[in-house]
Amino acid sequence: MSVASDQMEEESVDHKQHVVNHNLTAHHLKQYFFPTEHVPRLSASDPLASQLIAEEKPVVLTDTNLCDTALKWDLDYLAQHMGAERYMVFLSNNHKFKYYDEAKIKQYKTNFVPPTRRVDLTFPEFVKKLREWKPGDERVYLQQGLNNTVGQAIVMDFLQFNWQWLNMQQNNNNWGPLTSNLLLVGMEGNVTPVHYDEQQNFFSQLVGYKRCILFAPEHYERLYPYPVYHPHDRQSQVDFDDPDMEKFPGLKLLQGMEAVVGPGDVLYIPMYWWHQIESLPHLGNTVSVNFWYKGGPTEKIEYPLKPRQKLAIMRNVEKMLLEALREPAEVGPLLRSLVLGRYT
Ligand SMILES: CCC[C@@H](CC(=O)O)C(=O)C(=O)O
Ligand SMILES: [Zn+2]
Repeated sequence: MSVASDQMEEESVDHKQHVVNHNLTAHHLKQYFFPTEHVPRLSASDPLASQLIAEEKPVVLTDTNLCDTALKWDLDYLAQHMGAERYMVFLSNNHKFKYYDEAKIKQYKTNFVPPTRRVDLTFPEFVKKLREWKPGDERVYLQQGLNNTVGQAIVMDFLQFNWQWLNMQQNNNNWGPLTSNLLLVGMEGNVTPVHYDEQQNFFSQLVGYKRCILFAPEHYERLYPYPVYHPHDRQSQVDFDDPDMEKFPGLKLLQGMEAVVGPGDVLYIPMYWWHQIESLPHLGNTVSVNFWYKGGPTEKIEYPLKPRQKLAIMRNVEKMLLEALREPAEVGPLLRSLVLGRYT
């Protein structure tokens, strides 16, 4: 290799090393229109880490050893051991993979054009598509719940996750049951746009690097979620790459937190917290596994209510009104009549 390309090689390694030092300096990461602070990176044994989880605040845990047996889950290993089953793969004409609820498309009268399409591929087919990708092709993102169709080696790796630590977290924080583990295998540059989930999430990064941007539930009024009955329920209507400040004036007040997670990191994404997750460009494909838990039962309701409890109330009001009115187009006008000149 010539000196120049050696130099390039050196720089690119430095560049990668520099970015992956979880250094969020702006010139490495796309600058958005909102300020962010760092999500704390702590040892799982740090009392502050336990406190943040108990307070439902985000934290990156650097030493849980949660999925050490899966740090080797690169494309070749997964292609070899994920069995011959077909897995859910989303295709997108751009870098965004915005989630939509297929079940809600039917009842949603207006014509809804899904932003991605779903195909079922064997893992080797997925890897081939990913490796043969060239600009202009559809991007791919495998998002598949880990179930008993995976190969024996994957089961063995899975069984050796740090379940003792997980079960302790689940019990200490009075969470509900573990509902699923989603295996996420993405191309560098893929983005899951900002949304919230109604579950607690330990997000385990195995291969490659993801930028995770989070906003507390109280930023609800600044992120303008779709109506609950919309297929994009729980997603923000705002396009972070082209924010419409006139239509969504609350964006000017938005402020978030962010972290770059790498192999071995576990990010706690509290239930109802907004998050956007990006596979960093130029740093290779990414593999993550998430651990979604139902929220725990609310023993005693304490006042003032938490923002996430008010979010749950707002969701219930929308559902109830739709149930009563039957017609989605009547929900807005009724709420306007209820509020304008009376509660404002
Ligand atoms: C379908 C779930 C995707 C994931 C984000 C990502 O890694 O792209 C996420 O949003 C979550 O784990 O909650
Ligand atoms: Zn999510």
